[in-house]
Amino acid sequence: MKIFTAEQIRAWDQFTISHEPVPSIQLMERASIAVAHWISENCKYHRKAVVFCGNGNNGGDGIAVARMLYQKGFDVDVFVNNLKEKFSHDALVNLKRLRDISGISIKKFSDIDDYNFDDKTMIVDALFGTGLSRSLEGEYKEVVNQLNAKKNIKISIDVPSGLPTDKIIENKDCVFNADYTLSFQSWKRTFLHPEAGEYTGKVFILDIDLSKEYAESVAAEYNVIDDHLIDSIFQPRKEFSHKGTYGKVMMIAGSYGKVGAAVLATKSALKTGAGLTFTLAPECGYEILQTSCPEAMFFAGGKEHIENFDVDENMTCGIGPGLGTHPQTEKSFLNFLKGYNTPLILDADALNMISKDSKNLKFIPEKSILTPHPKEFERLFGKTDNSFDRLELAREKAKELHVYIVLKDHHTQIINPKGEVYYNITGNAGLAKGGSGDILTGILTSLLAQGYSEEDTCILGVWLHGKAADFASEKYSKESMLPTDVINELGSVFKELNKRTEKDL
Ligand SMILES: NC(=O)C1=CN([C@@H]2O[C@H](COP(=O)(O)OP(=O)(O)OC[C@H]3O[C@@H](n4cnc5c(N)ncnc54)[C@H](OP(=O)(O)O)[C@@H]3O)[C@@H](O)[C@H]2O)[C@H](O)CC1
Ligand SMILES: [K+]
Repeated sequence: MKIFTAEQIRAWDQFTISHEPVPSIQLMERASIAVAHWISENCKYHRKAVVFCGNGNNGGDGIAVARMLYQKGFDVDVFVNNLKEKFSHDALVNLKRLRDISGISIKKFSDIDDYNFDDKTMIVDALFGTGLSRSLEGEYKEVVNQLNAKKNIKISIDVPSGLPTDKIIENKDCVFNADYTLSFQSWKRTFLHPEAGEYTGKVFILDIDLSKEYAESVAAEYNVIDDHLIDSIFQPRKEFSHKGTYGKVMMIAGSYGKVGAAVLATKSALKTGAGLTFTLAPECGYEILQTSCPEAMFFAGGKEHIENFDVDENMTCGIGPGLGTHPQTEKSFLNFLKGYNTPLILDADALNMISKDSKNLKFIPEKSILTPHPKEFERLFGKTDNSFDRLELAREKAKELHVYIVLKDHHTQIINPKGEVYYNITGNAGLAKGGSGDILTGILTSLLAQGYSEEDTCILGVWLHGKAADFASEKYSKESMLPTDVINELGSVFKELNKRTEKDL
């Protein structure tokens, strides 16, 4: 799914209005029906809605939603800033319709203090949407701060008011703090960055049937990985195939005290479906690996740390989990890197060793996949002020080095050598534990070995990792789920993917 800027969204709106064609007021009605439907389907306990409306079209949506919720049996009140202020044309049409309904009272912001926000009341925010042009000030700032202080459930229409759509938030002290954001048609970039995460709550994207022609024809540099993209990438296993069909994985991982990382990476490579899996690890890991991963074959690369990277070019190598940065490991790894020309998966200590000298970057084979977390990224490429700047630096570096960068984050970003970005939306905070990255390395190495392109490997691999984590958190909770549970859920994800490829009779 493409991510459009606020400006492109406005153009998308206009394109739909003129090409469908549909009057703009009808499009507002469509958007509002989607919101009112979502609320009435999901809010069973909260039967009273208090809707805060601005003067633009976001406010217009809010006013229309108020009418619809009232018609669905909710108690509804509407707050506007100033009835004498200029409303957008469509907001005004909806305001007139609302005035015909005697059961809804229209109040002023200054009435908030006397209003009864009982525990059955939900607060609906329709102050500003994609038209926000500056930080909130004055009465708007005050009302947002007053509402944020309430314990009631809070729902934002399209965008939490005060949050920009496609640039980093500058003024954090006046943004509506939503529990749920019901956004129209596509993701907004800010929702996917950690700086804004605390304002959106859970995001639901509502389909309001904006023009498909526009969405297909307009280029976007930023995308969200959705089921449609995953289904176009995933290849079910062929019946007449053998282990040679699914490639050879070489996990290069582990050192004394960190053999567990090699186990996790190896297990996930196996569980992702590689034909043959080998692990190059120090001898101290021999019994551990042979016992915990009997399906994999062991190569000794040293005693307590790897000091011999002797690898065949027909293997797909994933390097880094638990490797350590012993000088002998480093020397041998950098020598190997200088002489190896096939794409690699590089993670953790492999990245840390490369980052010791920026000259090492040029030894990374083209089309390799680098999987840094923010700290590793900083060591490799330098410090940035925020996650937006970090992503732009990653785009520059991916283009310059001709590599794929998997920037691990709450919504991991995949950057291809053209600088295009794919945000992942599977996964959860249960992955914020040691070992989660080792699993991702195993998954990616396995997919690349099986013949997926580098780009498809990144997209499918990151999505799989997050989806398995979502299944694990449902079973065990975000707190208790372990990386091992994530590996064990890979099977359930593949079952679901296979089911989606079956043709119905
Ligand atoms: N395609 C869709 O997704 C649809 C979206 N709809 C809804 O429309 C809004 C966008 O509506 P728009 O009127 O463009 O913008 P807003 O309602 O967000 O706000 C615009 C007005 O607010 C003023 N403004 C902006 N920032 C501030 C501020 N900090 N303080 C005070 N006033 C502010 C702005 O004034 P300017 O001075 O900037 O000109 C405007 O007057 C979208 O989010 C959806 O909810 C459609 O209903 C359906 C299709
Ligand atoms: K809003």
